[in-house]
Amino acid sequence: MAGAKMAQNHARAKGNREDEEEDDEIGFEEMGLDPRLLRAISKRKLAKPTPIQSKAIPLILEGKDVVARAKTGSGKTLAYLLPLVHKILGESGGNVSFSGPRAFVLVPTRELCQQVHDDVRSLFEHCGGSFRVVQLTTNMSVQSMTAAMAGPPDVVVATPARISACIQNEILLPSALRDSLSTLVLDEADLLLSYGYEDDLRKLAPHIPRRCQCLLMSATSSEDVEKLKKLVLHNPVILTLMEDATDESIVPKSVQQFLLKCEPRDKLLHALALLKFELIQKKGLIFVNTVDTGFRLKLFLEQFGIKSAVLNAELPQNSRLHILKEFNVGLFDYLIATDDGKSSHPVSDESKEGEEDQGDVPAEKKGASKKTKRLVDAEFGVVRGVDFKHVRTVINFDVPLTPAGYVHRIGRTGRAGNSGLAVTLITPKDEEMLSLVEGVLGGDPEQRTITPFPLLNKAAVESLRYRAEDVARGVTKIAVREARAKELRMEILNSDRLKAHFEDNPTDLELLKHDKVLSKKQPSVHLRTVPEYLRDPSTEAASRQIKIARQVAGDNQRFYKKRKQKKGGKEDPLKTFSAKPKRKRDGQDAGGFRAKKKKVGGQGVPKKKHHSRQKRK
Ligand SMILES: Nc1ncnc2c1ncn2[C@@H]1O[C@H](COP(=O)(O)OP(=O)(O)OP(=O)(O)O)[C@@H](O)[C@H]1O
Repeated sequence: MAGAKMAQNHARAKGNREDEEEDDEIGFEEMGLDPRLLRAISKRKLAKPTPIQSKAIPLILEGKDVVARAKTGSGKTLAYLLPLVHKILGESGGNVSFSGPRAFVLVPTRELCQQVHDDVRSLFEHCGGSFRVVQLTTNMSVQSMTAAMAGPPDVVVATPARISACIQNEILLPSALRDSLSTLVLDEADLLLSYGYEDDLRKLAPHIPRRCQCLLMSATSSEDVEKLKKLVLHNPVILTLMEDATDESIVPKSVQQFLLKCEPRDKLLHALALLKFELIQKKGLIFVNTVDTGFRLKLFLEQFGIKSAVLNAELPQNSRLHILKEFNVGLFDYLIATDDGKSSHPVSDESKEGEEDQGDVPAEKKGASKKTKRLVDAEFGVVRGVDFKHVRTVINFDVPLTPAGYVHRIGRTGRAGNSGLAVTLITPKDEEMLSLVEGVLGGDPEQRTITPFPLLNKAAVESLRYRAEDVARGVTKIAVREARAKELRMEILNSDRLKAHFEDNPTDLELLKHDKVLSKKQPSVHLRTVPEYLRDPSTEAASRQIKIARQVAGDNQRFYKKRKQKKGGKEDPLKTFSAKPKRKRDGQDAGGFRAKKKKVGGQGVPKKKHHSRQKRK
């Protein structure tokens, strides 16, 4: 059971506690969690709780309503899932039967729905017993929803629209909710209203029993969060978790943020330079604001032998999930993504009714959604909450449309304390948004949070200009339109195949490759490599550092992890080296990189080592 530390933690459970000072750390074992869950935690090799988990889990176990705000990638999902599963395990002894689900987890997007569903299911699997977790998404007909809710399941992960559809279609009876529902989680709460779920949540609110524990998780605070708090929570404990007492930034400190200024016509050129000279670490997630830009970038890059996949709201759901899985296991290095169904394509509400299985949707609605169906899925969203694995770099090819969008985009890297890097391409018209973003990031007002990217200089960019402009001219609007239509046709054909295949082979990801070449014109061999005479020495040197850092991070991951733990610091060549045009000194690298500090970073190598390796080359 809980020890003294847990008692301390419980004692602190009273009242609001915004920006609290650093507490004693509390381990998973001291929280009073079910032993089966402790086994599941140890199987996942989670050594200790993250700060939000340390704070939130004991409070949730006490039965409190909790509003938790913590940075992206800080482990909020397990902060609510562990106590949720604990509670269900505890309620399940003897002959107790339930007429309705015991917990709802409401999320804004399908992608997140799938992720949370998989997470909670795997926790139950580790615990043994026969617990049922279902997900309800927009592509389900009334029949499929009825089948899913029969039983009833123990946990339902869904978008609010689906729950309200279940109530409306009497698949979920208010009496069953009153009797059974004991936990309601609103995950990514700052987004639920902006995704248009306010009505659905208002319809659900009167059916939530008074004794039901309500939890609200979010990465940013907003008026919407306040609204939701009032709608469903009772006298909640408010947790706002920053990394330390002086931390006012809303982005994890482990994410270094850079900008690259360029003219709009040079964005492709700059993206090419970053990737071709390997100045950033893989895997990379590249955000664009429209699907067309995504395909344009893909077609452009593939001419230089740089493969990528495009993830967007118009692809069928199975394809999207497959792309995410492939990217997560590392089958390709670059994923180009649009933000979400809403921001990249304004769509009507009808499109929420789904795109695939519309068995029970009335005919007129089918017609209405058919119009938008080919366009987008409004519940698509990979920026918010989706846990991309091992993304080292986020590139904002287009500046996001809102400051919150920026926070969520770059939050796809630097997760769970890992280091990450974000580079945003800034054109003159983006300066205003950049200031807005800087304004919400917090941190020291005297210092810019987003600084110029130090590793790419003008000479290196210019060395690629001729080739880049030549190729860009070939990526016409027609070529983009054709590639987009071709991809969509293929993915629609593949969608059913994928569904059937995954049911039989859940772990097989090699079936379809999503980073295949889409251009009609096959990439020229001579564009794959940058010839010696075009290479800029300082960029070459920077590129070598990044490669060495990658090798070191890959080869000696365990060593560096331990070392990082010991030092409590992050290691990164970008901290170590300045890419300012060099003054060549004897024995110094041609790139002239100077060490800023003696200590170097997580992905990097000590300066001395780095020089000796370079000399050997
Ligand atoms: N105690 C822990 N130790 C190490 N890793 C953890 C721990 N808890 C969670 N993680 C990992 O951290 C990553 C991020 O967790 P999670 O997705 O819950 O973050 P989040 O706070 O919900 O982020 P976002 O706001 O972007 O949704 C996941 O890969 C998760 O497995």
